[in-house]
Amino acid sequence: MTETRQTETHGFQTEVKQLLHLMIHSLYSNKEIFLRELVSNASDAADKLRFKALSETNLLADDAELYVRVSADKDAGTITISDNGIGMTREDVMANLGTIAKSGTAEFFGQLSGDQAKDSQLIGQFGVGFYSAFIVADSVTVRTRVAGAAKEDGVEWQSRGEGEYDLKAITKERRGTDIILHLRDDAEEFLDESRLRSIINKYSEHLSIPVQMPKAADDSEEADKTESKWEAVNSGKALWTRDKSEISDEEYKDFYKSVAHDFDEPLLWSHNKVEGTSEYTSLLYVPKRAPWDLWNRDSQHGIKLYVKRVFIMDDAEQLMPSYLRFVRGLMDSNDLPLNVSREILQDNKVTRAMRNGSTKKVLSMLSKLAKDDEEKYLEFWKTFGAVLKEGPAEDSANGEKIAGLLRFASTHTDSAEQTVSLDQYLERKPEAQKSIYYIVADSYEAARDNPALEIFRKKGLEVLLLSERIDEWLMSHLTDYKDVEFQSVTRGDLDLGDLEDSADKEQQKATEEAFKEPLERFTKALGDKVKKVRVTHRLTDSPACIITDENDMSTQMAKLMEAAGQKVPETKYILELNPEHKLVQRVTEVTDEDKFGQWANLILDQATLAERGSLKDPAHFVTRLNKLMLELTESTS
Ligand SMILES: Nc1ncnc2c1ncn2[C@@H]1O[C@H](COP(=O)(O)OP(=O)(O)OP(=O)(O)O)[C@@H](O)[C@H]1O
Repeated sequence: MTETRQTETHGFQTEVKQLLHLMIHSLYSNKEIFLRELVSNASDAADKLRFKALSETNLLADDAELYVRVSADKDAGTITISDNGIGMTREDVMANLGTIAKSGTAEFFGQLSGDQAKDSQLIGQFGVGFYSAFIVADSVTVRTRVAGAAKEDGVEWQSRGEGEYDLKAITKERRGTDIILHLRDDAEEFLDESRLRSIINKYSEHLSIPVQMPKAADDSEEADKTESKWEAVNSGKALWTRDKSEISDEEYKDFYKSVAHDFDEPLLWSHNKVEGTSEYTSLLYVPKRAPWDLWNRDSQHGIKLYVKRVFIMDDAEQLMPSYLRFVRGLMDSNDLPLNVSREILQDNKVTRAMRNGSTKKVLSMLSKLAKDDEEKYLEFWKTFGAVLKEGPAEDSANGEKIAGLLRFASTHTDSAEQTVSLDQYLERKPEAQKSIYYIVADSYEAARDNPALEIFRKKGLEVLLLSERIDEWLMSHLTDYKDVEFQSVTRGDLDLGDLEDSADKEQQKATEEAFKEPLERFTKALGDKVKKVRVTHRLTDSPACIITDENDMSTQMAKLMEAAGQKVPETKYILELNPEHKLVQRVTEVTDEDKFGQWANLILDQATLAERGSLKDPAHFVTRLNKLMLELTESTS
């Protein structure tokens, strides 16, 4: 029947060639995934047609029972996966089966290390999709006809996966797509139908489209394949519509692997039927590993939207806030119209209710994990903590819940590992302590060694040590936790309140009084380089530190904005001096005002270096330092 016409040869996009090469060499121990990928594509194609046919009823024509069929031909050494779904036009075929259209593909290739084990994980996360056919096949033929097109408008794509593919127009009797795999010698195991059946069983049980295989032939050798009847391998009942108590952990895990295209099992999941003002079912998973493009702003949100069991769209970003973008799974609404579009979703009461409900669900699932299994929670935190930190800014309504999930490095544990929760902090803090103390710096070491921490260490007060890029942003949106305020140790006045006894306070007053004159000299020498010079209450071992005034922009925030190319108003710091420190005492003994000025500037620059990690005019600092060092060596020689 097939009428062949002229064949054209096209080259694959370079990335496709790379991906094919990598896949064949890295995924040979995980061969069976090709079937999961191709059956899931076929089922998606059927889902898409079902959706489109809602508005274009003639699309289904006389072929309304949607199916996916898988069969093997031992003699020919082929497996065929067919569907009567939406099909592809010639343009679709060229775009989908000749290029990789995912955003961030270049970054993905940049991450590959050449280590096969690691790379195979990455490829798994990237999503191998259609190209996985080449793990088992040395030649693949795709025959397709888009729904609604005439029989003569079919397309055949054929490739050996070696850099090019052939394209030709064909006549195809049935709508949809056939994928014919010519198996490699080392993949012949898949010609065994019982093997195929068990793999399909594992991955397609949840699909709402029936996946069919030829009925086992009866004993008569003559059983004619063309006459064979088909039978469904799966129940065709979508997993999430079943009762929780009937679904095994294994089924949940297998379902996850196929919706999330992940090789790994999920870390945890939650399956809920919500009834009441809005009715929907959600099945949400937290993966174990981060997707390769977690940090890509355009990366897909992993929530599929169904309406009354009909698949509507992938990547329904309205259903999950961005700080939970690592969550995978689906939501099935009973209230939305079947013809719902992304625009409708955007400002919709039903969507909002689903989003609020699912957000709460994910947060409480994480809180429960944190309570029940700390080790597993910390594993989650290591992978996704930095994303969750976007939460308080994006979702202030759930701010306290999110804050309860945060984990920090702290002076208490003295380790860069982020393991301390705010609840643990509050439990440990003395009654008289009125704030949660924290510091944000460029690195864990810079935070840990910042001189502003000295008094806290001396008094045994815990300080949270933050050093990720997002942290300043996070802290600017966290004002308090369980009614205890956050207080940066490098910002504003330090008032330890009841943590200081009256003797401490008197002593401070006396020191301030005695240091009045030197303070004035410092203030004069530094002029408008500083906002103010004052006696410190925070230092015990260092001579000086700089502090940001309460209402000024913090150093880290200024750096963040500078890095983003924004103009940042110049911040003047408050210089705090430690009159107990030998260096400060010696400098105040210098009577020559010019020399005193040199020293005062050096102390300011040093303190600025410790806090900011850089100076506006480093050359000037070096000249001054050299000059003073020279004088010192001259006086000692
Ligand atoms: N059986 C099919 N029928 C119709 N279109 C298909 C079929 N198989 C693949 N396609 C089209 O080819 C595209 C690419 O498929 P591929 O499996 O490589 O990626 P994907 O399914 O988009 O992504 P992923 O598999 O990572 O989720 C699909 O998005 C779909 O548009």
